[in-house]
Amino acid sequence: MAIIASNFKTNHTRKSTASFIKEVDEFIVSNKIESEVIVFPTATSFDFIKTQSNLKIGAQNAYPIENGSFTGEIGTQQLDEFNIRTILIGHSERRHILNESQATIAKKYEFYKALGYKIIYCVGEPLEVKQSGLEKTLEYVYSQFDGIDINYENLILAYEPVWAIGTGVTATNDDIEAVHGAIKKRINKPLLYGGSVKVDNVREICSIESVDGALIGTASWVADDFKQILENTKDL
Ligand SMILES: O=C(CO)COP(=O)(O)O
Repeated sequence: MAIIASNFKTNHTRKSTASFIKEVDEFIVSNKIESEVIVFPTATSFDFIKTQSNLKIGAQNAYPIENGSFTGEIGTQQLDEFNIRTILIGHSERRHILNESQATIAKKYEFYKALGYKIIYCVGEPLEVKQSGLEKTLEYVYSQFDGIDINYENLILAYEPVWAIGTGVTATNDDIEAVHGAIKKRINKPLLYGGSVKVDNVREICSIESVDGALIGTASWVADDFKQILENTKDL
């Protein structure tokens, strides 16, 4: 069964998130979707939403703390209120736009690992690294595992090449196979692909042997499109 995750990033309001989740939840039940479905809304949209399906809500980010003085951050006290036990760590936008270092990311990982959270851990290379070839790409990607316990039982990996995120440029199947195949040889964990996954290519991408699902941004923000994505991958 595929793992299909939607990363809302900085999109949707509490109200539109609630209606998205309700609609998708009902669709999963009525269409007997058995995939693992995770939605990462903004933290301001967390709410007491009861789902009937296996749809889970995750946090796009949180600080490695229960509570305290960390202006602008949330900790486990805020996640616990909504029973959120799933977190994205290492997303490229946090690495490259918000300047999170590998050391910071590793600290966050250790903290949430110790609490047993399901961690979707993201890696991926920028364009200039990709242009210097597969060997350099893998070297770069492996360096993003510094300080990360790859044997953690509740770990899902996501390979998201930076140049493919939000650009409309999806990695080719060959690119995906090369990187996924290499990562899979080293790390025996579910591995999602992310980067301009769309309604029309999600099935093909998720059919690649070393791809266990998709982490989707832009194409997942409209409920009808996300439902179509779930439909297109339901038997994988
Ligand atoms: O970053 C992503 C998911 O986490 C991918 O975003 P896009 O699907 O918009 O390229």
